[in-house]
Amino acid sequence: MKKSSIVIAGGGSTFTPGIVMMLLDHADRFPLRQIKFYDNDAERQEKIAKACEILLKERAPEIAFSYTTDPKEAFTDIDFVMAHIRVGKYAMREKDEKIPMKHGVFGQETCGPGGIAYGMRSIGGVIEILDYMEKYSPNAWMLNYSNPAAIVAEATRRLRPNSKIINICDMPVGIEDRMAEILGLPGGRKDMTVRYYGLNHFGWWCDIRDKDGNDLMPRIKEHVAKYGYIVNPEAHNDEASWNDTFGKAKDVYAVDPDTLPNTYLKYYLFSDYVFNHDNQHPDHTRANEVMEHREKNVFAAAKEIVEKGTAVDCKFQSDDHASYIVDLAEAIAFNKKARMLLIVPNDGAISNFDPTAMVEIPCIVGSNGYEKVCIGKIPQFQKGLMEQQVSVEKLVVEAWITGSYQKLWQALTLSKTVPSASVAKAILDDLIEANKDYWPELK
Ligand SMILES: NC(=O)c1ccc[n+]([C@@H]2O[C@H](COP(=O)([O-])OP(=O)(O)OC[C@H]3O[C@@H](n4cnc5c(N)ncnc54)[C@H](O)[C@@H]3O)[C@@H](O)[C@H]2O)c1
Ligand SMILES: O=P(O)(O)OC[C@H]1O[C@H](O[C@H]2[C@H](O)[C@@H](O)[C@@H](O)O[C@@H]2CO)[C@H](O)[C@@H](O)[C@@H]1O
Ligand SMILES: [Mn+2]
Repeated sequence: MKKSSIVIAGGGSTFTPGIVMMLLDHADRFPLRQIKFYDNDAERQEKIAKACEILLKERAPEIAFSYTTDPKEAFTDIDFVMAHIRVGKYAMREKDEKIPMKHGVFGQETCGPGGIAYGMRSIGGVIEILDYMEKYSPNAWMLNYSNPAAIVAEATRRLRPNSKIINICDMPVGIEDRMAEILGLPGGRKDMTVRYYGLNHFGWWCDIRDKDGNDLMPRIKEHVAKYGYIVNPEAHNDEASWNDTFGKAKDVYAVDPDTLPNTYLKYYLFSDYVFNHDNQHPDHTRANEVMEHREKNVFAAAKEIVEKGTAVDCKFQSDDHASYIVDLAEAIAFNKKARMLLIVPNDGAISNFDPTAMVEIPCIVGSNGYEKVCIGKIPQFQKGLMEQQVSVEKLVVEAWITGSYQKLWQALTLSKTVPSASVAKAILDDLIEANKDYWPELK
């Protein structure tokens, strides 16, 4: 069986150890000959890499492992780039989430003004990595899940339209895992065939069937109408903010009971609720929660492995949730014709929506890339929401490409999450100051 060579771009990511362990768990279907890490922060990456080096020596000594900040070293002899960078890291995510709140607008990682600020930082970083891949391993594929995926996807469509890059997201995967658990499907979400449409972090399921073609939507809707995507209402086994999000899907669903919503729609349909409720304390947002938990725990686990000199009984946890990344890489490597949600150019798949939009829809994936499942016409409600949101995303990319203050002000003004052009301008001026080391200069 062919063995692949991958580089994880963003080797210092809190997700890297979980993904490495998940890759080892799936080595039977996606065998590896080489894993490399690449990051532009040597110190951060080395903390994770030293621990993963020990883990790989113990559990998969046949896999060549290295880590570097040198692009030529990182991107040479590669079949896949798995990219999960966070330009500005959590310090900037915290600003993305806190600055809008000073102006009465919620702060969020990928939605609203926070997502726009994040997008203006991410575009350059992702394009740079894509160019490294094409320079040193021109036949490789880039599987990108660096956020905000919607803006990054639009930027790669505009700037690198012919590149071998596929943009992906794990939110639908996480929600489908919950749907399958609600239904008690023995094979989990892979027992479901879904029809889904939207933008990244802005979509709806419109049809879900089991392998025999039975409609599963009624049973899922019955649960969601009462509990949202909380599987077991008695057990609160999620972090507080995630529990809120999965529970709020109940109210998001009520707005259109013909479909089932992506949880991120709460930020657009209930932005007042979010501002007044969702861990939206001006001094403590989701970024702080993650720094206090995931980031702290992952780096503590890495430190412990290095100090002990072994990964036996370590606290790294395999992120099987991320196995959708292996599904994608395996489908390309072995021409599996697997069906999965990808963020791709619409080109008529949604027949009554902008053909140049980057839409999140089911695709069939094989060694030649992806083929889109035809969705056809979408309802007026979703069409209207998506036209506004995709225009925001397009204006952000236009602002980045042209260095236009005006276009970015328009993007913020157009966002459903911002009440007026004056609030948009106040937020923009604060974000420009906070991002002066990351954004292109705006005129
Ligand atoms: N698509 C999805 O559904 C999904 C799911 C989870 C996480 N993510 C994304 O994965 C990314 C990583 O998340 P995290 O919380 O682990 O972040 P993190 O800050 O822990 O790690 C990100 C790493 O990227 C590195 N980096 C930043 N800019 C870089 C550049 N220009 N070149 C190379 N490396 C660079 C940082 O130094 C850091 O080590 C984020 O973008 C996050 O939003 C996406
Ligand atoms: O606030 P964070 O950093 O914990 O999560 C933000 C990311 O949320 C989604 O990914 C989730 C996934 O959907 C959920 O089920 C769980 O497995 O954790 C993942 C990462 O936390 C979303 O898809 C990403 O784009 C966000 O970055
Ligand atoms: Mn996502």
